[in-house]
Amino acid sequence: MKENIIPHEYQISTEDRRQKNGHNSFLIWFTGLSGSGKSTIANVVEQKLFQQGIKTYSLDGDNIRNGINKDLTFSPEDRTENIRRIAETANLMVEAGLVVLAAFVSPYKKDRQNIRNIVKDVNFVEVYINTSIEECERRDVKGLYKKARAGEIKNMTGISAPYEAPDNPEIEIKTENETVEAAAQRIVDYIALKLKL
Ligand SMILES: Nc1ncnc2c1ncn2[C@@H]1O[C@H](COP(=O)(O)OS(=O)(=O)O)[C@@H](OP(=O)(O)O)[C@H]1O
Ligand SMILES: Nc1ncnc2c1ncn2[C@@H]1O[C@H](COP(=O)(O)OP(=O)(O)O)[C@@H](O)[C@H]1O
Repeated sequence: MKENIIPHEYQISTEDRRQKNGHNSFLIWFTGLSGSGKSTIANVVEQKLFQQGIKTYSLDGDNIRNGINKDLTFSPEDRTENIRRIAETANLMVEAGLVVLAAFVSPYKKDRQNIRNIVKDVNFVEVYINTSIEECERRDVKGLYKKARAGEIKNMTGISAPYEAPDNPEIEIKTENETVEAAAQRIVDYIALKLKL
């Protein structure tokens, strides 16, 4: 806690908000290489939860790196700051009673551990979208791998910057062996108990 910053005590607690919504709130964090399938799977999970009447919100590169984090690059230091700000933002949303889905490359173990610390272990579900770099490069959804191979993009994760795979993610999806629908359903099934008050 910073000196001379005294936290305000809210009259309406996170618990009150969860009760009102009729479900728990927590963060589902998707990590994996660019093109691994994070956004595709997260979108289907959110649709399924939304249809069940769960209050959700998604954070992804487009609404973050073009907005609050538009000052950040892909250097290791900026990626760390990117993830820290997203984690703090997600934490506010979890406190507001939402199930938050976040899809970011988040290549560093220490940064993902920091998210766990910020939102607290019990509110954190780490989903590792495990797709080989060869497959991501074959998909090359945004043409970034081609540019990276041509030397037009520096620090491309998986090519010229590291990706540190999680050791013990709550869920691991191997997209080369599992369909989008099956993966999304497995995640929804996993969190069913967690949603209950
Ligand atoms: N150098 C480099 N390395 C990795 N990714 C790159 C890079 N440059 C641009 N992009 C595009 O930016 C998206 C990743 O942004 P993130 O905020 O998720 O990255 S990080 O968590 O801070 O590492 C990532 O989006 P996704 O494909 O959705 O993962 C890429 O499209
Ligand atoms: N089993 C699968 N799971 C997720 N995506 C898949 C799968 N099989 C093929 N894909 C394709 O891979 C691409 C993944 O892109 P995207 O979801 O944008 O990845 P990311 O958000 O990780 O960058 C999409 O074009 C998607 O249709």
